[in-house]
Amino acid sequence: MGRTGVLLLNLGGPDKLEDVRPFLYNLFADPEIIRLPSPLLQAPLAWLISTLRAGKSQENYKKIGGGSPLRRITEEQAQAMRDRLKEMGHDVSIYVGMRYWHPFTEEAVAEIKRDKIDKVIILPLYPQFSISTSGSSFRLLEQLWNSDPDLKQVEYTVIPSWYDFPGYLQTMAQLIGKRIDSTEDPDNAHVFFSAHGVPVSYVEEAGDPYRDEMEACTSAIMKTLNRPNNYTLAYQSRVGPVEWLQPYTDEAIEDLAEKGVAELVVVPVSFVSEHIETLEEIDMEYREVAEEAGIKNFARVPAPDTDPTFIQALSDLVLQAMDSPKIAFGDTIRPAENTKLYPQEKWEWGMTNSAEIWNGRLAMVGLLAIIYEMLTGHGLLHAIGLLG
Ligand SMILES: C=CC1=C(C)c2cc3[nH]c(cc4nc(cc5[nH]c(cc1n2)c(C)c5CCC(=O)O)C(CCC(=O)O)=C4C)c(C)c3C=C
Ligand SMILES: [Fe+2]
Ligand SMILES: [Fe+2]
Repeated sequence: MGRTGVLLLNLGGPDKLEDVRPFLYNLFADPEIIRLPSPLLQAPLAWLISTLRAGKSQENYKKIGGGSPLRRITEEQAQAMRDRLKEMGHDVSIYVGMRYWHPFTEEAVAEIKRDKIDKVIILPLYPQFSISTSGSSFRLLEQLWNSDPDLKQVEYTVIPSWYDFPGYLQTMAQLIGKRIDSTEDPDNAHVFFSAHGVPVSYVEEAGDPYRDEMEACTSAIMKTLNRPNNYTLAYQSRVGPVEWLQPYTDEAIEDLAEKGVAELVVVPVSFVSEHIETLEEIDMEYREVAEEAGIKNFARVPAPDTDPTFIQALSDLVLQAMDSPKIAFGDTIRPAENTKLYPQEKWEWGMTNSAEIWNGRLAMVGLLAIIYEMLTGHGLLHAIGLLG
């Protein structure tokens, strides 16, 4: 009998303040996060945006203790699943692979090889699929599997998403129900789902099922909850100049306040751990928006973290996948316009200073070229069809 492993996928977050800039660089260097017409622009633009954004982002991480709790919580989830699966009679190894910070997906895969695992169940810790999250990790893994003869021997199957898995719906319903019971007027508390947004173009042009899965998920949670409360789904954490999924969380809160809603039960729904967008964005920024708009009670539902019902659900998902037909990376949703994932050098603090310097120079030259062309209306970028 061969050895089975479970690979948990997540985004990753900076452990300390000095990790913020390289973490942001790795994030923006991912073509699934920013889609550019040419791969040549990716690294310089990632350098530019991460450099411009690092200060503000660090301020936010300072407010939650100087780093992201994501690594700690994800490792606790892995440990809890290991224990639960063992109690259920399955001795499996569990690995954590983060997309943009330690422990990187590449590190997890190296451990899987070292431990001579024969079969891996790949479980993203995102209940709903998005090209920008699970999709990005699947494409990275596909690249690793295709380029390594040893890995090709390792069997795998992926769980693309699990937004409608009964154990997950039950976890959410229990957590929400408890919070509703803490309000003054439980039947009239408004259940407010705040999901992480994505640009509209992902859904409407690239075929990302994220919005559909999110709507189906919140509706199924409300059915499972089986209470008379009204609910709203809104999207938070917009970045950059393009249009993101609507309604935006801040505007939706203001609308509800205007309609006379007094108590909000706020549910983070796209992510299963506490992280900067729950601890800072919801608990601080949106709470202030709500108070200013006249909401009397802003009651936030905790993320599932290591809730026992939730750990049971994740363990059941793994067991179900073991007995189901294989799902390959290529069977999951791909962007319609087939962007290539190109080799992406991870930036680590103090490691690739030459990359930093070169990306910085390229960014400056690129920026000047773009400004020049916007002013004059012609030049190299127009000639090769990138602008105009
Ligand atoms: C399902 C969850 C998420 C989706 C979808 C998603 C898409 C997405 N994100 C960005 C840009 C940023 N995300 C950042 C942090 C961050 N994102 C998620 C989850 C989703 N992102 C999480 C859980 C976190 C926090 C990790 C942590 O440290 O705790 C950040 C950095 C933080 C900041 O500076 O605000 C950026 C930037 C884009 C552009 C995008 C879709 C295209
Ligand atoms: Fe994000
Ligand atoms: Fe944010």
